[in-house]
Amino acid sequence: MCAKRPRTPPTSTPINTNINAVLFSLAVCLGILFTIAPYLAPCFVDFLLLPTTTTTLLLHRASVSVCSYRVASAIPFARRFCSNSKLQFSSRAGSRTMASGGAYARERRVAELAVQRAAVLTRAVYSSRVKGTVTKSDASPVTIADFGAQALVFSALDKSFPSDNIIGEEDSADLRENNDLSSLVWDAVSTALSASPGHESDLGSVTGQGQMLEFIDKGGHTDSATGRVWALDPVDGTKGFLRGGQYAIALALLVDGVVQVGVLGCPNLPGLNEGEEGVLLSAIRGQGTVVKPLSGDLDAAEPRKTTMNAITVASEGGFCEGVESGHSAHDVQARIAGKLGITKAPVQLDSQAKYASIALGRGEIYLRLPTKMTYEEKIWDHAAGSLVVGEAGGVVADMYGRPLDFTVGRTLRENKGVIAMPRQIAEEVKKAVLDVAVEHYGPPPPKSSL
Ligand SMILES: Nc1ncnc2c1ncn2[C@@H]1O[C@H](COP(=O)(O)O)[C@@H](O)[C@H]1OP(=O)(O)O
Ligand SMILES: [Mg+2]
Repeated sequence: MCAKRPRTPPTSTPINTNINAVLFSLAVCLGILFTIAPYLAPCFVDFLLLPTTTTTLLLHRASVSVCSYRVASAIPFARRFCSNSKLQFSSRAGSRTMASGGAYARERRVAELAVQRAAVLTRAVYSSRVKGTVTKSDASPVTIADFGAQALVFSALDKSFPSDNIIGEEDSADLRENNDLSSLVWDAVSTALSASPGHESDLGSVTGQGQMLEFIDKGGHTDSATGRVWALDPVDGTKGFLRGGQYAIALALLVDGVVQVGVLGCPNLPGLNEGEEGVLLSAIRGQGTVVKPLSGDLDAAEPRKTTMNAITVASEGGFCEGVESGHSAHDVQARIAGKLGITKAPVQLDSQAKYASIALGRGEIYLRLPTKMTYEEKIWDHAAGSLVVGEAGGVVADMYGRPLDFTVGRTLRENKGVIAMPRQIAEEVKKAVLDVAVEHYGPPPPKSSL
């Protein structure tokens, strides 16, 4: 697993940096002019009239110190001015990329392309008889598709954002012990690379089996709270993938523990047009959620804005839940649905395809109540999906109504359970869930003692 990596250098282009610098200087001058003007008057009086008297000396000193205070306060003024004008400055986490589409446009584009390329691989493995399934130490399955997709996405992150940190679900330990499996993964990676040429300047390539293993191991970062950190689930819902159900490729960028970009590729969800399969959803904080077909030229595809169904009472809606009864408590979810007056049968879907579905308005509520209180949800299972729903007009919280806390490492240990719903019914749903959760699991544990 990789060690902590250096802080991210600015990723903006030199042109943007220069424009920012000029505008910033202008704003500083403006700030100085407006804020010190009233204080210059005493200095003039002082100079013209009685330069030697004690009174004017005091006046003079006061003017000078007020002026220096005002000059200092002109800097934050300029920062605020520029940030209101959507200009970016280096933050604690390194600067955001500005492209024609706004902040994080480059991150979103690279993430979309990387997820699309990974989907070429997962689709090939999905329809192949050989999946190379092995069971991990936590008894969950992993396949050629999980390893291969992780290698492809990490090669893209390494190429485009080499200083960013990465948290990924998989590592290469099983492959290093099993050369046959490793060769199968390499076959899948090299086939996917030949099947999806182009964009090498953004996505890079994987030159051999050794480099593939190195890429797979780039996801061992543990600090989710500091700087720029990508979180990837290369095949979310591996059980669904193996069963022929839904799965998702989920990639998110966290900056100082806040999800800023989320991309979900869902190869098995119905597409946007008749007969099409697969959707690619992406969200940037503050900019909404958009959807494109998962296949085809992403740069040419017109992003379609998507919003959740804005129902005003929960009983008008339906809810979705996972297929696996070991991953969420179907009985508790049914109780909550009953309490909300929901009469529709639950829609069961594997993976973050549930977040995608409700963000597309193909359902309203997502309930994920724990089967055991000791389970800690993983950040790669929720980072991308929660932003995609949040930016489509939804609210995501835990079963006690607390916002998801992505700052505490590779898991969401400060949260229990996950719920998502349209903003309009958030309070109603949160209350019903809280009532049932307290009854069933007990009161919310205090923070940091979970
Ligand atoms: N006991 C559990 N409770 C909640 N989620 C779980 C549990 N065990 C595994 N998972 C995770 O559920 C996710 C799939 O969600 P869903 O059931 O909604 O499709 C997987 O990422 C899986 O993680 P993992 O990949 O580590 O097994
Ligand atoms: Mg997962």
